Amino acid sequence: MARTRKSKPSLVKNIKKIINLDNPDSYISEPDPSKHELALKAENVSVFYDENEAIKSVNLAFERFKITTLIGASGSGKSTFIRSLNRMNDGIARVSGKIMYRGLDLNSPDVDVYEVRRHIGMVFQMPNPFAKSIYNNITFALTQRGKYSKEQLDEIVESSLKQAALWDQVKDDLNKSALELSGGQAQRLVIARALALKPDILLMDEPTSALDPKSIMQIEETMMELKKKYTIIIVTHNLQQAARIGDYTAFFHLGKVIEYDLTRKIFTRPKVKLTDDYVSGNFG
Ligand SMILES: Nc1ncnc2c1ncn2[C@@H]1O[C@H](COP(=O)(O)OP(=O)(O)OP(=O)(O)O)[C@@H](O)[C@H]1O
Repeated sequence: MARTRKSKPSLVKNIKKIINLDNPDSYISEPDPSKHELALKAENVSVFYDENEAIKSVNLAFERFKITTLIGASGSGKSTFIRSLNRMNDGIARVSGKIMYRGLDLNSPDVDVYEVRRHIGMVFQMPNPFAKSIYNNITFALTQRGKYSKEQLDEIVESSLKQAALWDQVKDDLNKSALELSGGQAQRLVIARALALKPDILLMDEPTSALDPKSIMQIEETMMELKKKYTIIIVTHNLQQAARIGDYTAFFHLGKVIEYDLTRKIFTRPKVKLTDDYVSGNFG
């Protein structure tokens, strides 16, 4: 039987597609909102420190109950970007674009910044417990804004510490100063403090870079548990960590997102050469 020659043009087209994808300047594969629930979406976000545009029109959608890792060389803009997601750049930098959360633009000036940070908590690189007891570290923000009974506060302290996997170590020492905790314990306390406000999303800016290897592994295990209830966005310099815990990974370079995809794709078959160079350790 004579063969049709129909398949040829489409083959050529496919090869062209592959060639084009071989070395694109950028490649963004965001979760499809019709199939995956989004927790947060950055739309055309740019951040300026005076004239310096540190973040340039970034678009990223974050899937709910997943861990998204932000990677890139020093100075690529990861911290600047993550801080824009819960208005931590207010008074420091000018942020344009939209941060969409439950249909609301959190970057709008009339949004209550306290409420933003209650829904979107933040954990920093250096554990920063308050110079207060373990118990009061957790209840402090709550009691500033609302009225809670002792029983309610006790319950919140216990459940927050349990979620941060610190309860068993401190349950008999809740009145001890938080400043006496080890680095790893203090970072867990800070995580518990953020959880006490019942957030949806946890932003973490290099949360384990000041910790010893054992504490790093413990916090990673805790994060894998936490993602059952929270959406996590984390900046990390530790590529093994990004590969271990990330569901999605965004690679930043000079203020832009060069590639955004499933973490396993970023680390095994990135589409952009620059991403490949970075994850292969050729720069950064
Ligand atoms: N408070 C600030 N004032 C002025 N410029 C800043 C400020 N913070 C960051 N920048 C600038 O913004 C750019 C991005 O810095 P940023 O700290 O966001 O990068 P990064 O990827 O998080 O780096 P690192 O991994 O070293 O923390 C850099 O050029 C930096 O100098």
